[in-house]
Amino acid sequence: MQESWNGYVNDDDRALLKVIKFASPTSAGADCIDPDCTWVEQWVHRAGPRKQIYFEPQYVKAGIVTCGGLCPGLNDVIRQIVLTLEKYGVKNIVGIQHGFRGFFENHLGEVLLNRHVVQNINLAGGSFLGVSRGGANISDIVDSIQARRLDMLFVLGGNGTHAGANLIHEECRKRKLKVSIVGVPKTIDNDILLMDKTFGFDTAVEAAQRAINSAYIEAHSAFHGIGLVKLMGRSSGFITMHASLSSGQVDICLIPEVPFTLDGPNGVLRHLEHLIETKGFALICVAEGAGQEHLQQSNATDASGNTVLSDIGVHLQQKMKSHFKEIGIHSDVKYIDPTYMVRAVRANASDAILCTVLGQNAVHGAFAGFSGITTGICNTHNVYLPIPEVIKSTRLVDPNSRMWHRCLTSTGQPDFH
Ligand SMILES: Nc1ncnc2c1ncn2[C@@H]1O[C@H](COP(=O)(O)OP(=O)(O)OP(=O)(O)O)[C@@H](O)[C@H]1O
Ligand SMILES: O=P(O)(O)OC[C@H]1O[C@](O)(CO)[C@@H](O)[C@@H]1O
Ligand SMILES: [Mg+2]
Repeated sequence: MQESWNGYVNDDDRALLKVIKFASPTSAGADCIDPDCTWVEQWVHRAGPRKQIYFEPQYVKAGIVTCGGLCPGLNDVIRQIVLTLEKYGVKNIVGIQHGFRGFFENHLGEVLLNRHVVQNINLAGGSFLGVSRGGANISDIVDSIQARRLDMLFVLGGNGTHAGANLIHEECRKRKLKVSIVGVPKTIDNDILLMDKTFGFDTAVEAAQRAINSAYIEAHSAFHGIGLVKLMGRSSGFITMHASLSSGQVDICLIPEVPFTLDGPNGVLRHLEHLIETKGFALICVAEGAGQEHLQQSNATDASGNTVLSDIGVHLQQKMKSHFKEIGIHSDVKYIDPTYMVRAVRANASDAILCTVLGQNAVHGAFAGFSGITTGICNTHNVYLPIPEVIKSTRLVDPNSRMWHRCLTSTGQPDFH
């Protein structure tokens, strides 16, 4: 190799975690480490290939598993992990089917993966390996990792999956197994801490435009039309906020982080009356987790323990219809729920690039000897982060952030209090 080749990332390379020095905690969107907002430097490991690697590629067996819900780009990440592992010289690569369940549901065999098998999988949405919720018995999973003789496990999933991955990592350490557990954050909701964005998010925002545009056309063409679109986001309103900003046509954007009243002089319904009076139609975009306080809670959970939400879209639709009927003003409400149409699509161009970078860096991280880490973009730089740091809480839209204020400027909506 030529002498001037500088392709390796130095083990001591670091990226700065926070790049804005906020003068005051009251500055818009201030994200301070100390209460008085003094400048604290926090450095994180730079992602990428190391000169010294901690596994002998020809003896490595690597596994890949995709957990939780679907997200555009899963197949792109799987593909890049396989291509990169092969580039290192790894020959034994397997896919675990249907999330953590694949470790112990006996009929779910390992899928042998190589360059040829994964060549075209990025052309379709979904997960080539299948996904699932629930079934994370850590001790059984680690037994299975031992029985399969895995040296590396790449775990693609959201907050819940990463909590599981970290427990797997800790259990492996306890058993003194030299297994590298590396996460790749997969969450269409963009709700993982410390990262600029997660893969699939951009695609979801783009896919949501079709629904918003249809709702706009329906509302605009109807007499006193009201278009309503419900988008994903259990606790975080990022998709709804960005989709509303991107569309530019949305009059009311409702997210879980910002409570709102429906009735009364400052409520959503009064503002809708105003919109119908002044422009003749209205467009609302609501996140699935918004306004849950207005609904009866069921206490039901899914297989992973996530709360099953009540349907804010249906509730809003009914409230709007009955409100306009009560006040004797004609309205024509059109409700669109594009939930799975937004999620079950292939990654767009920018997400495909992000997935490529993340998949490659996950493999570099494992060969660098890391475990219990995940990989993402911080301030446009690619880094490795300890899993516990990114799952301390769910990343939420800050109602004091510039982005939420920009969204309010764009919609022109008042404070619904
Ligand atoms: N706290 C936890 N500890 C260990 N395992 C967990 C935990 N929470 C969830 N899991 C497991 O992780 C897997 C995925 O969890 P979950 O269904 O919550 O999806 P997720 O990774 O959060 O992704 P999504 O963004 O789609 O919700 C499931 O198999 C679940 O059992
Ligand atoms: O119906 P499923 O597959 O459980 O997934 C729905 C959930 O997945 C998420 O997209 C998170 O991945 C949530 O926004 C949504 O509530
Ligand atoms: Mg989750």
